[in-house]
Amino acid sequence: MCTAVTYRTHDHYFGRNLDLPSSYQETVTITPRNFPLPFRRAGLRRKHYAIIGVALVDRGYPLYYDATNEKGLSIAGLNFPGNADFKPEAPDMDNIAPYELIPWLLGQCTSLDQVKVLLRRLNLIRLPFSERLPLTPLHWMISDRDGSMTLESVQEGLRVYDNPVGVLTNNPPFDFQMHHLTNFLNLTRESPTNRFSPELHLEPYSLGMGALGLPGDLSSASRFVRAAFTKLNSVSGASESESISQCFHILGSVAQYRGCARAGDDGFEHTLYTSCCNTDRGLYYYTTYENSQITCVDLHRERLDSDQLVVYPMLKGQRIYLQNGCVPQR
Ligand SMILES: C[C@H](CCC(=O)NCCS(=O)(=O)O)[C@H]1CC[C@H]2[C@@H]3[C@H](O)C[C@@H]4C[C@H](O)CC[C@]4(C)[C@H]3C[C@H](O)[C@]12C
Repeated sequence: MCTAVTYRTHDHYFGRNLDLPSSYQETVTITPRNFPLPFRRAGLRRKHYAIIGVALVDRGYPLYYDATNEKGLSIAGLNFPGNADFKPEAPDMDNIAPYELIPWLLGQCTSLDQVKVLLRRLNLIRLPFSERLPLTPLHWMISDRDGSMTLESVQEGLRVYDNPVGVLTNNPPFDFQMHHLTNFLNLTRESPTNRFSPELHLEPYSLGMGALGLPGDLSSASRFVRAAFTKLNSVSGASESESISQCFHILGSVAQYRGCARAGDDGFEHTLYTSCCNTDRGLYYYTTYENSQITCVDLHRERLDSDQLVVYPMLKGQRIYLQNGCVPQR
């Protein structure tokens, strides 16, 4: 399970939870402008925008899970099993493998308008990265500072949706998720008043009762509703610290704790990392399952005209501030 969200205060933020039973050894990866990006059916791109995000680097190629470019355009890939359908190659189309989509769009677009133009010729093809890393079923949220869209390649073809909520989870398809919100249109951040019956004296006994009925389970349909409610009702100051705190809290409302959702024989789904990127300033913040301290990597501190990938291992061990010099026991 996974969730992606956008958040906006003074700056714009794009974040995600990566939920899996175990890691692929992903890293915070910067692809500078002159790193040659080969596309299997669309040639070699020698110059492109610089990109920061989380990727598995395999055979020298950045396999991004989510990323933002130096212009603030962002994309996250989320599981979409049973619905994602990638196609055979087609003439007169841009034939792009799913693992190439993030660098292909972020390398050349600055906004959703530019993405929309490229999507008219896009054909996501059934081409795996390697035998060890086969095709995986994904759909994507793509955002700039003014909006978001959802991209799904399904049996009927490529579906491009405006995403006015700025949230994406997993199954079912996005049009269902949007319609499903209608079931919750009575939820409110305010204290509810009695509409049950004028014949009864009913009063709220607790704050938060306006959101009674907000689904608390871990399914992707429920996480979509919960993340949407939390995000759309979010209040925070506009400073960097207040903004990223709120963005991490929104994602915290749909985080997965190890043990609550079994993933077959692989173990239990849990949030391996949570990220929140300030897309205006290229600051990629993250926490991991065991390290609740926020770590930040700054795109603009790297040599962006270089041709070498820059890779930072994610800091995974818990970091505790020892306020009075205490020594935690093992
Ligand atoms: C599984 C990940 C998404 C997490 C998620 O949505 N979980 C939900 C599970 S469920 O539906 O609710 O069951 C996705 C996001 C990005 C994906 C990775 C990226 O696409 C990059 C490469 C692409 C290669 O083809 C496969 C390995 C891979 C390294 C992918 C492995 C896996 O599919 C990742 C890590």
